[in-house]
Amino acid sequence: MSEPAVRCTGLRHTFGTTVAVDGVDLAIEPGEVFGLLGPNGAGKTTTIRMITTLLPVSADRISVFGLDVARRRMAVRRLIGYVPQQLSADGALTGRENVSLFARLFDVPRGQRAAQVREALELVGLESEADRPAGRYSGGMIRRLELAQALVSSPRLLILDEPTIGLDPVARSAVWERISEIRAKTGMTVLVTTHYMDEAEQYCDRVALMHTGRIRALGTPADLEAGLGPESTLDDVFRTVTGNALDTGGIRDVRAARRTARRLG
Ligand SMILES: Nc1ncnc2c1ncn2[C@@H]1O[C@H](COP(=O)(O)OP(=O)(O)OP(=O)(O)O)[C@@H](O)[C@H]1O
Repeated sequence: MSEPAVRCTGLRHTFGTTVAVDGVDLAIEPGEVFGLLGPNGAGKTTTIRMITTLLPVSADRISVFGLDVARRRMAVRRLIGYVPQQLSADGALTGRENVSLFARLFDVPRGQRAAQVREALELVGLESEADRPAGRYSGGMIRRLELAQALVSSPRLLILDEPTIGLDPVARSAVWERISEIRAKTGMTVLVTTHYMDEAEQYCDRVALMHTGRIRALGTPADLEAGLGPESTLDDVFRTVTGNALDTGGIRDVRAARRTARRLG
């Protein structure tokens, strides 16, 4: 059998006395769209920051396509494309220049750069807007530009932290449709965090429901819902396994969404 794209074993992380991640075990199969779901503060970002090598991790806790993240940091980084929650596009540069910058950062060979930049812009549907300054893009277009930045090095694993936060419903579905198309065209594995259960239900092959640093349920949305009973939604599953925890994200959710919305203009 092939190695999982990501395997976490007894993963844990503390910030002072706060236990952010508290014994996470999971395996993500190559080629799947895997959703890490939970309210603000559940531990999702901390988990992916460890997978992406941005936070320290002990040996034998995380592997990416069989490589141990603690021992093979640089090799793991070359396999990953990462779109963080904080926006990273430069409004003064055109879309194409923004993606070219990432191609240089990720050492895409000079002779292949122009073609890979064009291909990444095509994958996210921005080829006709590529030579306009990113500062004039809508919020949804900025998100798609950031996807192109992460795709330009042809990663095997694409990691997206709350890719649709702060976007309107039309822009949210446009971002998700691009993610589905990219997976279909490239066979890439996608790990995505979100607290929008309806989006995960529609677009993820499997989901892990996370709360207070732990995974409380894991499976396909359909299996998790069927386990609870007819007409159940992922929201219902989440409320059942956590005891109404979705409400705890409240004010921080709203603040985070507003902050992002302001940045997106
Ligand atoms: N740099 C930090 N210093 C101290 N505590 C932190 C830090 N980053 C996260 N935490 C705490 O760790 C816990 C998990 O946070 P984390 O950001 O991983 O959650 P999350 O599910 O990604 O939520 P969000 O969507 O708000 O980022 C929270 O209690 C949070 O306050």
